[in-house]
Amino acid sequence: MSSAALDTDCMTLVRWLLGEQRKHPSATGDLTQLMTAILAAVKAVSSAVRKAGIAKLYGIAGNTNVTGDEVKKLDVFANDLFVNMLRSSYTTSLMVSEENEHCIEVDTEKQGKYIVCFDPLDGSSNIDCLVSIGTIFSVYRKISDGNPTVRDALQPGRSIVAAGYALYGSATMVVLSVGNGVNGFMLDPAIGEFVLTERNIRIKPRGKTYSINEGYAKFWYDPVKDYIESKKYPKSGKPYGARYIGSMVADVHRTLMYGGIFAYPATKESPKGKLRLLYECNPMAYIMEQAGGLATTGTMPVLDVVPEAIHQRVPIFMGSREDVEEVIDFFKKYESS
Ligand SMILES: O=P(O)(O)OC[C@H]1O[C@](O)(COP(=O)(O)O)[C@@H](O)[C@@H]1O
Ligand SMILES: [Mg+2]
Ligand SMILES: [Mg+2]
Repeated sequence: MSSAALDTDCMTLVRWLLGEQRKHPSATGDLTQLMTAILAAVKAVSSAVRKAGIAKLYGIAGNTNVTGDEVKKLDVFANDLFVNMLRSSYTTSLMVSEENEHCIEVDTEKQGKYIVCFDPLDGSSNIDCLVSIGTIFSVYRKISDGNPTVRDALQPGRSIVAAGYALYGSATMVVLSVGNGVNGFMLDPAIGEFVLTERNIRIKPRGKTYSINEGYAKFWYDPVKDYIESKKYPKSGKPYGARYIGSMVADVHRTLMYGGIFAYPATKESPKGKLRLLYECNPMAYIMEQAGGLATTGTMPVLDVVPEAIHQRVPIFMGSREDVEEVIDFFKKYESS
């Protein structure tokens, strides 16, 4: 490779964050420090997902490796990494993880001003067949005085300070917002850095694709049934295409980049849907809104839902603004009839 192909002034994620920090004279640098912890965990997960060090990680999705040693499942491995990195970052007081029943409180002497909610590995059913998976996270400010309590974790998505996801796809990318738009940073494995490659991501106002698990159509409520029907058999124009990977991060990332709608609705079997508010729906809804899209439960913006429990589920429809508005109209039609 010629040296001309190497960028000697590349915008790494940390450099970008330092620039953002400078825009706020009162900023302490804690958020940058927190993100550094998250990025270290993302890099380690990315390496594990790509089965680097294959002998050590073989069997990582099971219980034993080739030598018969106990091997942690990949989602437990990822969880341990996120918990340990954040705990030792001196920026976080309390964590909520999909993998832990209760909030995780950081030792008093290591506590910082932030609360972090995360799904360390999302799309776990796709791990064993090498389909894309991801990590989702959101950061809040601690609101209570003294020791953190669960109340700090039960803030609506509107109070998010920063949120994003890592997609372990054909490449590893971190998509991040700190409240002024969305940027995408690709992991350059040659230098081990996340480099800004997608500046100011904006979602198209309307897409051509819907993304939903259609296998559950039997259990859908009428607004969802009618909406999907209208995409498949439009009165005019072309029908929408269908795409469903079954990994929220991958499905939402595609929706963000190409436009359209991703949905995990309530069904008669799961009246609250499947996806979790704190560490799946809220961070993704925040990214969507920051990119000019929308995210609704069908009847209200996801970010306005006031959480009651840390593992609470909500139905979700998110993506291009006009597509989501159409879904909301279908819900309104049934509400008023
Ligand atoms: O198989 P289903 O019911 O369509 O569910 C798919 C959804 O479940 C999830 O895998 C849930 O996340 P976990 O893998 O973290 O449990 C999402 O990534 C995905 O959108
Ligand atoms: Mg998940
Ligand atoms: Mg998970």
